[in-house]
Amino acid sequence: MPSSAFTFKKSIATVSLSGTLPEKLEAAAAIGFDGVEIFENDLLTFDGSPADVRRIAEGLGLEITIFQPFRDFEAMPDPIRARNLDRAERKFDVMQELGTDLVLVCSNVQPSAIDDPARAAADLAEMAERAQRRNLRVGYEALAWGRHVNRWRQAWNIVQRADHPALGLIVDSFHTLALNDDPSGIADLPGDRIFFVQLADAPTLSMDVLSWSRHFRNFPGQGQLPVRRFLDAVLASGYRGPLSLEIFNDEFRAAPARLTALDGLRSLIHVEAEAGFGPGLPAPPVCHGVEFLEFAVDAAARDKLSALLGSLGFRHAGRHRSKDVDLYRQGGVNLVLNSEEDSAASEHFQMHGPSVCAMAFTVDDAARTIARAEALRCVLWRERVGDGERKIPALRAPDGTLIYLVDGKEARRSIWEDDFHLFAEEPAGQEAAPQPPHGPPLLGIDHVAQALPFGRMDSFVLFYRTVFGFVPESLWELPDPYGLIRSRALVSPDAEPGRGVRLPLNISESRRTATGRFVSATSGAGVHHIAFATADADALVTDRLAAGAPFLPIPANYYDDLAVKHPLDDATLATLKDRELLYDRDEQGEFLHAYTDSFDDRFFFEVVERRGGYRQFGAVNAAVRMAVQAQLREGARPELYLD
Ligand SMILES: O=C(O)c1ccc(O)c(O)c1
Ligand SMILES: [Mg+2]
Repeated sequence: MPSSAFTFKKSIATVSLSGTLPEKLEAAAAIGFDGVEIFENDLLTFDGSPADVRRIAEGLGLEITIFQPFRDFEAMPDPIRARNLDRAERKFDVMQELGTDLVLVCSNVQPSAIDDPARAAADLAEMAERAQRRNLRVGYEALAWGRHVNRWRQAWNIVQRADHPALGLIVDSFHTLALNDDPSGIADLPGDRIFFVQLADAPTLSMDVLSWSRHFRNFPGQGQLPVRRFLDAVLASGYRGPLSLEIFNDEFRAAPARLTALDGLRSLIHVEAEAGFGPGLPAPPVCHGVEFLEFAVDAAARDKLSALLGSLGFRHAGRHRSKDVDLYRQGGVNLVLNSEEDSAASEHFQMHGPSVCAMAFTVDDAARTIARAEALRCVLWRERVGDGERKIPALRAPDGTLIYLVDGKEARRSIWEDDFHLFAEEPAGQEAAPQPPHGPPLLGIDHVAQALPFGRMDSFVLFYRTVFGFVPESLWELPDPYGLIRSRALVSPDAEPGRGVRLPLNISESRRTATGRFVSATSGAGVHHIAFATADADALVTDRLAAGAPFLPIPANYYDDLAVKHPLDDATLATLKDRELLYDRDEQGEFLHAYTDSFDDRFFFEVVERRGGYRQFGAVNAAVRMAVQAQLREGARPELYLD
């Protein structure tokens, strides 16, 4: 954890947050930002003077780091040039009332702008001269869609040519990285000539850069731009001014300001630590796997769920020493059914019905992980425990789901032995019912898929990426019969079949899709399906179908298509079709899987077999699954439409 004592001032542009200007300031301060960029529109629509804004900010302990933007200033033909200088003087008045000394001038986008760096430099030098008389400064930023200036080096050349101490460069990661421009040369600039640094990430999208910037920016770590490379270059220059988040994003405009602000600060703390500055962060955990999942149930749901688990080969393996909590086990998979009254689980049950209320990851060092989570402003959780019972440290995911951290250094098994009466493998005594065969043992939990409310994907990506060091995979679009689902998986870096943590996250704008219905019907986010890893899907599904496991029937059309899509021999194809197994393959390997119908229309299970180095999730088959589940749910079997 290399870190320098220097901690950057952390700032956020008001355009990044929802609400009125005072609400934005209040949220930024409450979460712990040092400063804000006042975006001009937020001031124009505020029913109070700039001096009022200054007083509100001061009262909240917030510095106004910059006033922005000042547009279309430089290199205009003559009558406009004079008017622009007058305009600058009026905005200097505003800045002095606001109590900020820096204004952001973004490169001119007007068709009438003159393509002449010398004119641009002369105009900016004149503006800087006027600013200096009032102890103000001017920063010049290249917009990626500027008419003549759209790269940082062009802006820097103009700043150099103007050669005025009150004029400096502003760099914004988005504009540089969106054009795929090389930021490395920023390292060679004198750091004190960079007046301000704005950070933004974005998902990779193919669209015009203006629309991309105005609607799809997000916080560093939420997108796919190499913000780290940009920041390393900036910091190598010696720049030590504020790091400021400037995010134009339709979802952020609608989200609660404090949630957005918290994500922003988490992102900046992470970015700063990665760059080797600030107090530093404890290393992310090595996640060995999902040790258990806990379901919130009442007595009726417990009985129904335990029957379903029985059909999947799970046995009742233990009972908690002091609570209404039961352990179900199959091979390496532990599922806990919690029907204890007056507990966090029962609260969860009241809100969401039968559902997963906690996940437990096995990590190399739980205490270090908790310290990292705390430094990243996560909410920690401490459950009351009985005498002699193990206290498992936990934190809350952004939706409130508990994530327990089981320390792999301590004997993992002992969390079960300390807290549970464990039953022998086969119940003793004549009255014991003969156990059904379990089929091949499950290797572990392969992945846990979650449905998230629309607009919350970025928040969860940031959480898992920064706290756990999970790697976000590319975005998938899955067609549900009733709308589109977007899916992005976060995977622990060393995940292998039967090991590691994989968390596909799904969102849907439609309320009628599997994801949309889950979120609206169960009041919020949650675990939507759980996939168990097996080394032999064929044997497992064959065995479990005999025990009545409710695997989904797959349309014959699917297998006709499979036969032409992949080079499968007839015997393999016949096996897949007979067991109704879904199939995918890529250059790395193969994937065989089967889904159950959903439990209470809430969540469902999957069994997956990974062969070779296949790392995906069979997303190509999700549409089939969703269509079959929808048909079962609606009772809309084709027979109804055929006479
Ligand atoms: O989209 C814009 O106009 C705009 C304005 C100011 C900025 O700093 C910026 O990065 C973009
Ligand atoms: Mg900017």
